[in-house]
Amino acid sequence: MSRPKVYITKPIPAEVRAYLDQHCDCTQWEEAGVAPRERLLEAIQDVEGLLTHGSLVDDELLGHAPKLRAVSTISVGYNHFDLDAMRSREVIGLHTPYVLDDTVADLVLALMLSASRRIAELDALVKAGKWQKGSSTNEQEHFGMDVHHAKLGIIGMGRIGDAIAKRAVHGFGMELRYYNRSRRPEAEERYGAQYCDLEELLRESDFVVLMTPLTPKTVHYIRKEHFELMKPTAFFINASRGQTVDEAAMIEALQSGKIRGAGLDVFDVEPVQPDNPLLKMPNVVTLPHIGSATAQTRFDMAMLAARNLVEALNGSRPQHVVKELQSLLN
Ligand SMILES: NC(=O)C1=CN([C@@H]2O[C@H](COP(=O)(O)OP(=O)(O)OC[C@H]3O[C@@H](n4cnc5c(N)ncnc54)[C@H](OP(=O)(O)O)[C@@H]3O)[C@@H](O)[C@H]2O)C=CC1
Ligand SMILES: O=CC(=O)O
Repeated sequence: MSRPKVYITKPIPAEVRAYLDQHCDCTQWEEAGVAPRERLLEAIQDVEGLLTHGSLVDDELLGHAPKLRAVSTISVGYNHFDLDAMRSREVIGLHTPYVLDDTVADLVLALMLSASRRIAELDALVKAGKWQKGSSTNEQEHFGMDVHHAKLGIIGMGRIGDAIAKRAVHGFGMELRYYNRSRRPEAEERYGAQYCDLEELLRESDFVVLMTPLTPKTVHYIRKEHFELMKPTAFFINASRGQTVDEAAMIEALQSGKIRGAGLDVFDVEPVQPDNPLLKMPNVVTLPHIGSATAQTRFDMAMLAARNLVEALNGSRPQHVVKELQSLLN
């Protein structure tokens, strides 16, 4: 039987490549970063499978790959899939849920701690030689806000939200509210979490964590009116996608003191533009989209994405098809 042709859009670990080579005829973008669009479109004319990370899979791309049957992304988020285009051309989309939950949750707690205890800001102060005698013990200038026993609100209580809840409630004794479109009774039982509407969550929480996927319904999900509901002492944490927030409204809320600070792993434009006002704010912690970025977790994600692709191409029933395209398996 002929082996399916696969294109890999970015360098992957040698062990993952070796696994793919056992099952497929692979070609790979060998340079740093991700294959640029033009080169990608040229490379996929013959392929049945695509292993990717963030490359836009839209009608134009699918038109360049008439034999394509499956696209597997090395990420849990798949907002770069045009689901209608994939459905109409019967191309299966696969992603990597679960393997990154703990790693991303660790980072969210780090953002909460870093913003509220001013870790990045005060690290910069110490390194700049500005730590003056007596200031840390006698003055309020280095005071932060407690995370332990504070009120946490999670918007998007899914797989990663659950891992955040576990840390926050069992580790830090936080009081938890959450908002989803559907209730999660098991989370309510496990964490004593209270389901509430978005407005109540925003009004009551000391930390608001946004963890929804980016979908047509969640573009600018958190806007001006939402920041206006939040406490002036609250911290806003976003590790979902930059476009789930109206970034201009968030900047205004931070500048005007409507909220106290923010911890951000994601931005409207990535890499974030050097003139973005967020980069000048000492009360905002900024990270370069590193939620899942540990060596082990990125390896596990790449291996899972490779296995997903092989399953989809060899005719067995793949486990991690994105939910909107599962009907293609019937
Ligand atoms: N910063 C980083 O590096 C990373 C970012 N991410 C981002 O995190 C996202 C979440 O991942 P994961 O937890 O695995 O996903 P899940 O699908 O498990 O959870 C998402 C949750 O969001 C809720 N949700 C979806 N749409 C809405 C809506 N319109 N309003 C309110 N709630 C909504 C869902 O509940 P319901 O359907 O009931 O509303 C669900 O509970 C990813 O899609 C990705 O964008 C993920 C990994 C790393
Ligand atoms: O942002 C990362 C992801 O896995 O989604």
